Amino acid sequence: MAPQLDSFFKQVDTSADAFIERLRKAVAIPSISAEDARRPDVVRMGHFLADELKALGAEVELRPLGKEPHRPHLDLPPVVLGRYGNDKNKRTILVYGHYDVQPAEKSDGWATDPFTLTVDDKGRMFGRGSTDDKGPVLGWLNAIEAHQKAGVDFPVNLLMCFEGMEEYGSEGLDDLIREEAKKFFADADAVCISDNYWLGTEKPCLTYGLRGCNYYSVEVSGPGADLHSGVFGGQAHEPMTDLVQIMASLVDSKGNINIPGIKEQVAPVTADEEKLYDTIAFTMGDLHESLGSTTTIHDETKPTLMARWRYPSLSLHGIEGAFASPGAKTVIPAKVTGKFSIRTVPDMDIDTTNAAVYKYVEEQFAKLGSKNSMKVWAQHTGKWWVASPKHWNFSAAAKAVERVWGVAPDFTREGGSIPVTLTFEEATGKNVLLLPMGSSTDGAHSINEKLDKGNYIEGIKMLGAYLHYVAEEPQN
Ligand SMILES: C[C@H](N)C(=O)N[C@@H](Cc1c[nH]cn1)C(=O)O
Ligand SMILES: [Zn+2]
Ligand SMILES: [Zn+2]
Repeated sequence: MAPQLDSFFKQVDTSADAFIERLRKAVAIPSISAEDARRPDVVRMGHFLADELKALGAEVELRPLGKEPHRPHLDLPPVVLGRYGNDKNKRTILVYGHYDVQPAEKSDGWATDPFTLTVDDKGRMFGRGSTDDKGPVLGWLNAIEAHQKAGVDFPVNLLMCFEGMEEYGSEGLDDLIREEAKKFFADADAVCISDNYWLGTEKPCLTYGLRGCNYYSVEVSGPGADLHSGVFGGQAHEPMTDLVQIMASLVDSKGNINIPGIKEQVAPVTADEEKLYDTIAFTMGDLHESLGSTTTIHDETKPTLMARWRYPSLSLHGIEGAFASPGAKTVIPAKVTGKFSIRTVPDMDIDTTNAAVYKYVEEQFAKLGSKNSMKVWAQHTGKWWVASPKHWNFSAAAKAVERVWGVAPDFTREGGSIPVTLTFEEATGKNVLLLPMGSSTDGAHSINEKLDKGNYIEGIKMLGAYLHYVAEEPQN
């Protein structure tokens, strides 16, 4: 094992520039799943990945998913299904990642063009999707290539499932996973997802839990068109006025959710569970660094981590149709749609949560006595996931982390959501591991998203080493 891994590691270092170039090409494709006009770019990104995989000798299929629900004028981007190796004497690992990205405009406040990978003198590689999730997805391809170039036998069979709609709720993928569980994914012995981040900047972690996400829209409309506020102000019920009152009623400034029936669903914290939080390497300084400020609700790490992993949160995201440009336009918007989401935790139920939200929003609107119309609906929902880290899949990953980073990883949960994690677990019946590459300061979903060169290159080594340890681990 040791000499083989050493040759592989050496090759990763030798190929580092080529691997960064591969990431540069991927970042240059603005594969934003949430924007209709970018859909061809999302598809182009799927083809880019498929071509790269084929060039490495993988069997690849671009699986169409049909039309997008609620936006039937759009085809869903294809899922890239790949297989590398088909040796019955080897274990098979199914890896999942996503090739779509969050929206990004230079005018949002980026220091550099979001779709031009820009490496600074500290080795920070800025670009949309660098850490979420193009860097980690390419990590698997790079690991294959480094094995080939180093002449090291690939230790497992690799099944790959890369989707283009994760940032928009993984539309269409659940059905495909269930359909393929006993077909394309049938050989999988375990699943690995690299699509989250370390808690800080120094210590790697292995993740065994995620929050779910229910994403809502509230639309308030009244006037037939946008109006002049001087001519119509004080005479018409204004949709924005109604909407901001509804939105403000959802959550307070301390993060408390005001909707009855939400916190009542949360499983009580056990004494054993409480102790887990005491040993995690995490400081308020880590949080301040990744937050870019000290504006935290809690002053201590334990309630902070619990707020991230263990309790639901409600975030207000934006208002479609509102005046949002610089300047001072005296407009009364005719129709505005507020967007908010609730991150859900055990034992919250999607339907119960939706019913509680709809009831509360309708009551708040009724209280306003407005003649406007209001609609509230869930755009997408996804359940929370908590798994057991006591499995050879996690042991192999822990060894890989120790080998590459020289430190044992923390076992953590995560506040974000990867909707299909639970689907993979349920449909395949196999253990799912989250093995992050990036760190807490990467700014996923934010401006100036980056992946540190060190995390990328050592991360490729970690993914490859994980596959070697997988091959050696005894059955549980
Ligand atoms: C953790 C992962 N990299 C991620 O960013 N997931 C998104 C997925 C999402 C989008 N809508 C609902 N879930 C997230 O957590 O926001
Ligand atoms: Zn992601
Ligand atoms: Zn994301």
